[in-house]
Amino acid sequence: NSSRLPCGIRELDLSRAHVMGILNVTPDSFSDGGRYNRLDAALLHVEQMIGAGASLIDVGGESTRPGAAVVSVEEELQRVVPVVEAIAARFDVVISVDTSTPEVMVASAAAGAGLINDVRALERPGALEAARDTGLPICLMHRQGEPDTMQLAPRYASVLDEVNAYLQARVEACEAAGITRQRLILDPGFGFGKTLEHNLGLFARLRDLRPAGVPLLVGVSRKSMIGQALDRPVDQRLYGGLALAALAVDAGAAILRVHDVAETVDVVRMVEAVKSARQS
Ligand SMILES: Nc1nc2[nH]c(SCCc3ccc(S(N)(=O)=O)cc3)nc2c(=O)[nH]1
Repeated sequence: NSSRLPCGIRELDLSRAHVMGILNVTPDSFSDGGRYNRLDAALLHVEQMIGAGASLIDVGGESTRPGAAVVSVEEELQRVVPVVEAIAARFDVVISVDTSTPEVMVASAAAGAGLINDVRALERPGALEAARDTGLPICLMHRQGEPDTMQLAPRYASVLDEVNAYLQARVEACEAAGITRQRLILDPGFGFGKTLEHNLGLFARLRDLRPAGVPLLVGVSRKSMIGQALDRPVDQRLYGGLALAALAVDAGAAILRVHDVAETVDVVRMVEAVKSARQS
C-alpha cells in the first residue's frame, strides 16, 4: 500500500512513526584511537540502538555541524563504507547514509545501505544521478549556506515559504532526473542556517511543511534550538528533545533522527497510541 517505503532489501511501514538512531563515524566522535576499536564501538552502539527500538541507523562520516571542517572523498569513504558493511552483515535494520558525496552514496548502497540522507538535497555535481541509480529512497533536507558559515547570519523573508519552495524545487529536480516522488522524504533541516526564531517558526508549522503524501524526517536531537530555548548545555537537552519528538509525531513526522533512542521510542509509541484513539 502507499504507506510502505522500499529501502533496498527492506521496507519501512510509514503508517507509523520511526526512530532513526545517530551513529557518528567522524574521528571527533570517538574517545579512543585505533580503527578496530572504532568499528567495535560503533557496532556495540548500533546493537544498543536496535535493541532500544531504532528502525533505522544513520551513518555519517562528515560532520555537518556549524563550523565543521571539509572532509575528502577518500576519507569519507574509509569512515563510512566499512561500517555500513559491518552493520549490514550483522543486523536487520535500515541503514541510512548521511552523505552529500556521490561516490559515498554508490559505495554505501553496494555495501547494504537502504536510504540516502543528504543534507545538501542532491545539489552536488553527480549526486542526483548517483542517488537515482542506487534505487534507494532519498531524504532531501533544506539548509541555508554551508556548515562553516550557515549560523553566522541566517536570514529569511519567510522561513516557511522559503523552505517549502526549496524542498518543492528539489522534488521537481529529482522527478525530472527520474527519481519518483514515492522514493522521497523531506526535511526542514533544523539548525542548518536558522536562528532560534526560524527553527521554532518552522517547527510550529510542521504540518504545512510538505506536499501531501511525502513523508517528513525531523532532526532536532540535542540541537541549539533546545539549548537556546531552555538555556541548557548539549548534554542536558534530552527532555526538550523528547518534547519536540512528541510534537513532531503528533504533527505527522514519519522519522525522528535522534541520539537517545530508547527514550524517544517510548514517546513515539505513546503519541501513536493517542493518535490512533483519535481515529476510533
Ligand atoms: N536529514 C537530516 N540529517 C541530519 N544530519 C544532521 S547532523 C547535525 C549537524 C548539526 C548539529 C548541530 C546543529 S545546531 N547549531 O542547531 O545545534 C546544527 C546541525 N542533522 C540532520 C537533520 O536535521 N536532518
